[in-house]
Amino acid sequence: MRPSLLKSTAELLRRSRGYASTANPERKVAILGAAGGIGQPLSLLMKLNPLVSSLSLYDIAGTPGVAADVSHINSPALMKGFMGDDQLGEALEGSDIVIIPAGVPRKPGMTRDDLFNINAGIVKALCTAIAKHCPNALVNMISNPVNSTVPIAAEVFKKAGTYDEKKLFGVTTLDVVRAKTFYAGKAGVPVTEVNVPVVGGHAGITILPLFSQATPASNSLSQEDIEALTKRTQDGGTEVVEAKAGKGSATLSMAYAGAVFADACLKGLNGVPDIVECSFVQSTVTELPFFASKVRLGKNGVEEVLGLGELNDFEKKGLESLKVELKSSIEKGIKFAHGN
Ligand SMILES: NC(=O)c1ccc[n+]([C@@H]2O[C@H](COP(=O)([O-])OP(=O)(O)OC[C@H]3O[C@@H](n4cnc5c(N)ncnc54)[C@H](O)[C@@H]3O)[C@@H](O)[C@H]2O)c1
Ligand SMILES: O=C(O)C[C@H](O)C(=O)O
Repeated sequence: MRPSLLKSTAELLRRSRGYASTANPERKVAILGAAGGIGQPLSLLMKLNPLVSSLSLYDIAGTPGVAADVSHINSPALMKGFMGDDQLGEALEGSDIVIIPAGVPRKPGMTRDDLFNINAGIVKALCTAIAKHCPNALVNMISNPVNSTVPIAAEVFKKAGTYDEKKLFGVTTLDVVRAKTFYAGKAGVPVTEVNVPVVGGHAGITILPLFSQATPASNSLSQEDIEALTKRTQDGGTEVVEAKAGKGSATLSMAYAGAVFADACLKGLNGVPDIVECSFVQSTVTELPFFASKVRLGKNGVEEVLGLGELNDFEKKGLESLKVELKSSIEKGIKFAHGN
């Protein structure tokens, strides 16, 4: 093939995948908690994303080093590190997307809710700053417990008068990443071709993978296999926490999942059609005010919250069981936001 033809074919391919180099607007992404276990690899992955033109790394310490390190990579995104309260405003100013992996991770024996006392305050302070400095940004919440930190963020934004339910996301992509990997392994299908919706929330039984809707469908899996896959997906975080034996929770797979979700948000903002990911958002899919399900992403964030589709009896039972815990975690977040 002639070099000129090769070049235009490559450009066409890039465009068809939503990475057109010339047509895309400037996009600023800020990562809060960028020097942490998730923050560092996530910074690396966002620096590699061709849709990012400016990357702002914020943490209470260590960000200048991370920013200097990542800035040497050969990709267009301009990098800057910000450290401490005084620099938070500048870090956020003009952001299109703010990703929040700030806060403490679990140790063996802890639940995600055990992180509430520390992380709720961190998230509240960071969201107060977002409302002030970049009220129109999409906010991708990674900090646990997601089932409570997302409602906290919503209340902070409501109080500031900046809440837009289309722009607040609990990042549950890691549950989908795990469900895909576990399903592909068991069903013997290539993981790159697999899709599995995961609904509900992001803790224990509130994580509900819908393997009846997995594609490609598999008829080799027994009900026992499906129940084991469901349990493994629900306990995926704990599996990593125990394997790390006190050195934290998932960081690398979470950075991957966070980058996948942020990339989907960027494509949505840029007008790429049919971008659908699962996320924990304000919802009317059930009677709960927040719920994770498939969401179509667009130029303003959430374009459409998609329904659950048809559930089998096992999934229906799982859905009913998760509601009590999820409701209480949501209410805990709302109460905290009002009480402090
Ligand atoms: N949503 C998910 O699927 C998912 C997956 C994995 C981990 N997590 C959660 O992500 C969070 C971070 O995990 P980690 O392993 O990166 O932890 P970590 O301790 O390695 O890093 C957290 C970072 O947050 C920073 N930080 C603390 N207070 C801050 C503040 N006020 N402003 C800015 N930065 C602040 C710390 O300095 C640290 O660098 C935890 O709450 C963890 O439970 C969520
Ligand atoms: O399990 C954790 O505490 C971290 C995260 O929520 C995960 O699912 O890996």
